[in-house]
Amino acid sequence: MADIGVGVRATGVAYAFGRTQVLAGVDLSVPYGRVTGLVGEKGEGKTTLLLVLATLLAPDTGRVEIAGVDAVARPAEARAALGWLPDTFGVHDRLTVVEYLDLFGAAHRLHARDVAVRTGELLALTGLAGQARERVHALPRGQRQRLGLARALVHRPRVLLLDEPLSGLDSAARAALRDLLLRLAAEEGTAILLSGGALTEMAGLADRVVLLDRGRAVGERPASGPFPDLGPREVR
Ligand SMILES: Nc1ncnc2c1ncn2[C@@H]1O[C@H](COP(=O)(O)OP(=O)(O)OP(=O)(O)O)[C@@H](O)[C@H]1O
Repeated sequence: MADIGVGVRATGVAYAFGRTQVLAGVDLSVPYGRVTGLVGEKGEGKTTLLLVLATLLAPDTGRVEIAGVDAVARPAEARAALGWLPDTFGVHDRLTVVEYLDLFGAAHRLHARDVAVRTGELLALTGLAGQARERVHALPRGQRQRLGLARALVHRPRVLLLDEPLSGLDSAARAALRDLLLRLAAEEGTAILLSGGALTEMAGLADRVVLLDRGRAVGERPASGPFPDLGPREVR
């Protein structure tokens, strides 16, 4: 049965690239109004899991629900409810920030008059109003990440999936992005899942942290406590 209490519910998700079994039965839930962190060593499959949740890879087995929609059976419907920020994304060099967001508004089939309104809202939300006429390729990385986030939010998704959004940012840019994500969760009730290589990235941001280890999600816990079931294993 569809679960409408959580934005994302993955059950028994498995995925292999050829003979490499990357995900081996992942169970995970991402509640609304909360920031959930996904951590794990390099190559543990964080990106692969996010791609499956974002409907960009179909799992070999298992179930994914996005906002109560069976994302494997009805990916287009699931996509309408989710925003996705990949670890790297192309920008259209010659566009300005405002043109870039207008383009994605149109791509999401917003009505022409709503595109400008939504772009204005997103510029205000992400603190990019001052950069509206700047060319996208010239933005520093922190502003570019906020633009990527604005793009992911164009259609007001209830679920937000972000792949290592904090990596490569300086501390001021990290703080700005953290604040933005916390506000989205608290004020809009968005279910947010973000990956990061290090547990320390999640401090002060994620309410809950899920560790991906050997193809499974283990040790789901509040961000401030230890992973009790891991024994002596070190988590960065
Ligand atoms: N297209 C692909 N073809 C074959 N193997 C792949 C492919 N993409 C990823 N892999 C392998 O799958 C495993 C998981 O990769 P993934 O990128 O999901 O890990 P990750 O936890 O996100 O790592 P990182 O922290 O480096 O981003 C790795 O062993 C990787 O080499």
